[in-house]
Amino acid sequence: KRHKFWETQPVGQFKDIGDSSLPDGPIEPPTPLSEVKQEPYNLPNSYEWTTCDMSSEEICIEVYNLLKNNYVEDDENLFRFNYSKEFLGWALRPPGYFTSWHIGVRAKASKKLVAFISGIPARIRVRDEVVKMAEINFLCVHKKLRSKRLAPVMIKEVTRRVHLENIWQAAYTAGVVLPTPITTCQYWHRSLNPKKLIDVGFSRLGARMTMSRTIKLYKLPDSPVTPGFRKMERRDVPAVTRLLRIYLRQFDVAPDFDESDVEHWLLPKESVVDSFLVESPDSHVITDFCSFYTLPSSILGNQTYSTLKAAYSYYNVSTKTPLLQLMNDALIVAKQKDFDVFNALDVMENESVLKELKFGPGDGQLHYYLYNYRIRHALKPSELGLVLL
Ligand SMILES: COc1cccc(CC(=N)NC(=O)c2cccnc2OC2CCNCC2)c1
Repeated sequence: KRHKFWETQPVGQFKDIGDSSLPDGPIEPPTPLSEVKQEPYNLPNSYEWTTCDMSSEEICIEVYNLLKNNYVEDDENLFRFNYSKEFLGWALRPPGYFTSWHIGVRAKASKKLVAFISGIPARIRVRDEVVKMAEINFLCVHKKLRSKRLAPVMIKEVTRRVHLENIWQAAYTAGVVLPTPITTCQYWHRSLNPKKLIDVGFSRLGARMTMSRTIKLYKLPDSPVTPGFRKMERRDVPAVTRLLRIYLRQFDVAPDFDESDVEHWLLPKESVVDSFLVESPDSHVITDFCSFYTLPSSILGNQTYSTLKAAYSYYNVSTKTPLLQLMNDALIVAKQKDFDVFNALDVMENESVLKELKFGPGDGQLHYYLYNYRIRHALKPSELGLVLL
């Protein structure tokens, strides 16, 4: 398949697969900052760049509405991600963020926001190297402007602005195959509200299954079963950071979280991210951790329901409580919080518990990519310890 744009970029090329003369690591060396293009790339005439200050409620609403109406849909175009404003403000402003990496495109005449792309700084370990990267996300072009080749120029512009901050690598995911995935994950879903999921066409009634039998199949206890299972609090940040850093060491690619990262990414935030831990009742040692983020989807064209309330598995660590029981408690609290479905990728150790927790395989795949960093041998999903929003 021709990838006109990606064949010009420093990414693993399909033609290089298996060429073990190429070393792992950066594909191109950094450019001296004085040689980085100082001015923005050219857009088609009637469009202009805009930097989106996500601390402005008004700008947040513009980005929210662009994504709500034009961002990723499932393969059958039944659902579209509907990230909340609060979620976007959180996702785009972690410690050390750059407003200049929150890039919009406006129509000059109407000043309407018609496209967006974002980057945030992240320290990602690849095997035994911690690399400063940009995590690229929320690339969105208005439905009416598709195939105007806006995406390549937006990707070049965010790359240019990342280079200006002396960062030369990036990480991103996509539902489509591009040169060249470092791994390809399956996604899985666990029904929490099976009746609604069937009514909206997310799930189908199993063969030889009645609705009441299906509701019973997915029923969960009213509260978590693990003694000492509780919501994470700010005072837990040091202990959770230690637990998570040790746990993530086993994966080939994983975030290098410090306490300020954990405080931002994992402290519970209403309708954005939920996190829980297990504190041993007698020793008060924190032995386990689980978390999920809130990403609703708009239900396109259903008379009864407009929104699918979905939880997405985030980071989980089990050192004492079996992962199966820990994740089941996560399902229980997600059901308590009225989520309709709990989604997970087969990354980290998830694959080992998904089937037993009654997850069903989704109908798509999520591919992970690194920019300007070669990993000759693709990873298995179980070797990946990175979850992007
Ligand atoms: C249910 O509503 C949907 C609305 C749009 C797309 C999809 C299918 C899909 N593409 N799902 C995922 O990418 C996915 C499935 C399980 C876990 N994380 C996921 O994606 C995350 C991570 C990448 N950025 C989007 C959210 C589903």
